Amino acid sequence: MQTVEELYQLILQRKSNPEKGSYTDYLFTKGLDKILKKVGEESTEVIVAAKNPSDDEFVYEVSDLVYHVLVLMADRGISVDDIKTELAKREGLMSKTQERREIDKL
Ligand SMILES: N=c1c2ncn([C@@H]3O[C@H](COP(=O)(O)OP(=O)(O)OP(=O)(O)O)[C@@H](O)[C@H]3O)c2ncn1[C@@H]1O[C@H](COP(=O)(O)O)[C@@H](O)[C@H]1O
Repeated sequence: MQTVEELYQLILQRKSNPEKGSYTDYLFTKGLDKILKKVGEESTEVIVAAKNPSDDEFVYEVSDLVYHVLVLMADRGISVDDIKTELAKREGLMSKTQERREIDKL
């Protein structure tokens, strides 16, 4: 099974070593506007799938979106670790917000 980080590393490999027939290579060759268009389309597909009862369809569309967002991150030079670091910062911030809400309730 491929983790998100492994997929990101594979995408980076495609960026540095273009491979014939690779869809990832096709996206990098087309450039940022094409990648952004795909992220937009896939986001819409996630929204549509979320309104339908099929979990399989929803999982499929979220996976498409995750892949295209990872390609966008690789294009911008942003790593999975950058996202983890940002999320870790929020952990502290969010618990402070929670604390404030609890105090406000008193
Ligand atoms: N996870 C994915 C993945 N998810 C979605 N897609 C591709 O995203 C495209 C989305 O489908 P669409 O119908 O919206 O787009 P399309 O009509 O094929 O293409 P466009 O002309 O719209 O760009 C499909 O071609 C899918 O194959 C992916 N392509 C690759 N990966 C991963 O990337 C790895 C490397 O793939 P290659 O770069 O192709 O070697 C693979 O092993 C996979 O793990």
